[in-house]
Amino acid sequence: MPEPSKMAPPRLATLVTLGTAAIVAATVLLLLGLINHYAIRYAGKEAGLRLQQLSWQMRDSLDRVVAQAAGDVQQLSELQQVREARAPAEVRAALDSLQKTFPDYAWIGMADNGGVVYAATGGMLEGANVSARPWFQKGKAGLRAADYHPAVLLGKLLPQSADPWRFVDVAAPVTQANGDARGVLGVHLSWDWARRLARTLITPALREYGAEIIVLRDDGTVLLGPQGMEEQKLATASLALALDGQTGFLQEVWPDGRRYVTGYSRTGRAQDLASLQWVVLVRQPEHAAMADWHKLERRILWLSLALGLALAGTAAWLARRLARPMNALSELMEARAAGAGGTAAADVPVLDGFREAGVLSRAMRHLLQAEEQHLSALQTMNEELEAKVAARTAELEAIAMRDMLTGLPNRRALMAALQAALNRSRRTGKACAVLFLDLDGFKGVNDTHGHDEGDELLRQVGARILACVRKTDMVARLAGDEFVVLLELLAYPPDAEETAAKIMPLLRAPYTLRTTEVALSASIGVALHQPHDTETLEGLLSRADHAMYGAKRQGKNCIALAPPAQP
Ligand SMILES: Nc1nc2c(ncn2[C@@H]2O[C@H](COP(=O)(O)OP(=O)(O)OP(=O)(O)O)[C@@H](O)[C@H]2O)c(=O)[nH]1
Repeated sequence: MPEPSKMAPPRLATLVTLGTAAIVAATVLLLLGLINHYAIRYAGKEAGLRLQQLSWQMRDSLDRVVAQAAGDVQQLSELQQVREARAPAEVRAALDSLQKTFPDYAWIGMADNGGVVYAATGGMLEGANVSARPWFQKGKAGLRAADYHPAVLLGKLLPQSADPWRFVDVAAPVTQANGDARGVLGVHLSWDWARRLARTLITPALREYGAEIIVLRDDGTVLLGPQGMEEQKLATASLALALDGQTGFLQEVWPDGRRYVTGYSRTGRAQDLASLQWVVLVRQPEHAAMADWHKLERRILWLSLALGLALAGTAAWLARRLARPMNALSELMEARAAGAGGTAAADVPVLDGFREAGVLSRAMRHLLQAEEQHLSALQTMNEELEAKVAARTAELEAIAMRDMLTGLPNRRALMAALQAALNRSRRTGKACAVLFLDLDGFKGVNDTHGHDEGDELLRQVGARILACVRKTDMVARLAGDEFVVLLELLAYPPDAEETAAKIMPLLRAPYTLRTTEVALSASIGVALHQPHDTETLEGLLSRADHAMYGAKRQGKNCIALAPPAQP
């Protein structure tokens, strides 16, 4: 059954390259995961803190300016020339000099107790009744700040500007030396200063990244903010938190549907009536706030990829270099295993690239050398064994065909020769003959002189018969004291009987054995085979045998002729 086909295991270089690439990929993914988890969160927090910081700066600046205005109004209201207010020109001079120190004081004026403007910077609104204005109302009670509002009376008097005039007011009562109220001193602080502040805090870089400052009143009205947002109402989570007295930052969705990071804080103090309580929000689109970090993230990704490719490439190169000697060895071994031949121990290179390769190649060399020696020894042994087997086989075959005692061909050899003789007779048209010869009284020799002497006698009988036939004739020993002579190519058939007659006296001559001398005769049956006879070799042999028994019956020591073969 064929073996189920298995996928060849991958090469070392492939494994190292894939392994390194996988490790690098996993590292890059892990790195990006960590960046996302920590760095981006950190970046969000950083951006939030930055915006919160900005909202604090804006808050502090707003507070500082309102406080400064309050301080200025306080000082002004305590000036002698203001408290006594003997002439509007005197008061106006003091007001004008303060306005010069801070041009954002768009208007400074003093109204008498009835709310009629007594003196004002540039003489504006002097004589006008401002008793209904909130600053006047508040200022009567003490040092007060009045919230942002559009210009009502001054709008037309002040020079035209890009933005409509908006003010924040600070007012304080003016009291005469005797403690009587003299009126109210008020400052209209142009809202421009707040816009300038916002512009100063939002640097061009921050503006580019979409950072914006928004100042709101408690009811959510935007006092300062991007185009189109001012004086609109807004509701955000950051506003609610700031109104709750908290400060901080958060990521939230604004009414425009976009996500922003928003820093929030609140100006003023509830118990300080000379301060103003607003909410300061500083927002930045989330994607812009995180832009630098996303840029960094992409940079890390590309760098990691480049590093990964470089590492995988290096690993592949290194792995190929390390695996090269191993590949050379394994190819050699594969070629040898595939029976390509020609791979001898000497062909195995000694590799010195690195220690393990050297050890392996030397070990392989020794192994092949040992295997070669072993194979060579085995081959020699095999050849010797084959030679021995061949010799032994030849020897056995020759045993198989010879009589051990006399060295003459045995029955087997005779039968083979007889068949060949019959064939030859038919072919050549010449007769052949079988002389069947049995010693007379041989048993007596055995009995009298022993078996060894009997053997010796048999050997000498064989030799004597052999001596009186032609070289081409065959003398075989069948068994015991029976011998057969095969005569071939008889030109004259009676030659067979003559040969038998020639043998008879030779066999009768005394035999000198080892210990004694004996004499005996033989009885011979002669069977002639004519070329046209169809008898078998057994038939021929049997006729000779019967003839020999006939001679025995006739009294032994004689020759008997077998009748011709039956057709
Ligand atoms: N020494 C010796 N004796 C053998 C061998 N093979 C057979 N014999 C003996 O040869 C004798 C042959 O018997 P026979 O031919 O009946 O004896 P024989 O005395 O020759 O009788 P006739 O043929 O009737 O004269 C037997 O006693 C066998 O034991 C042999 O290899 N060596």
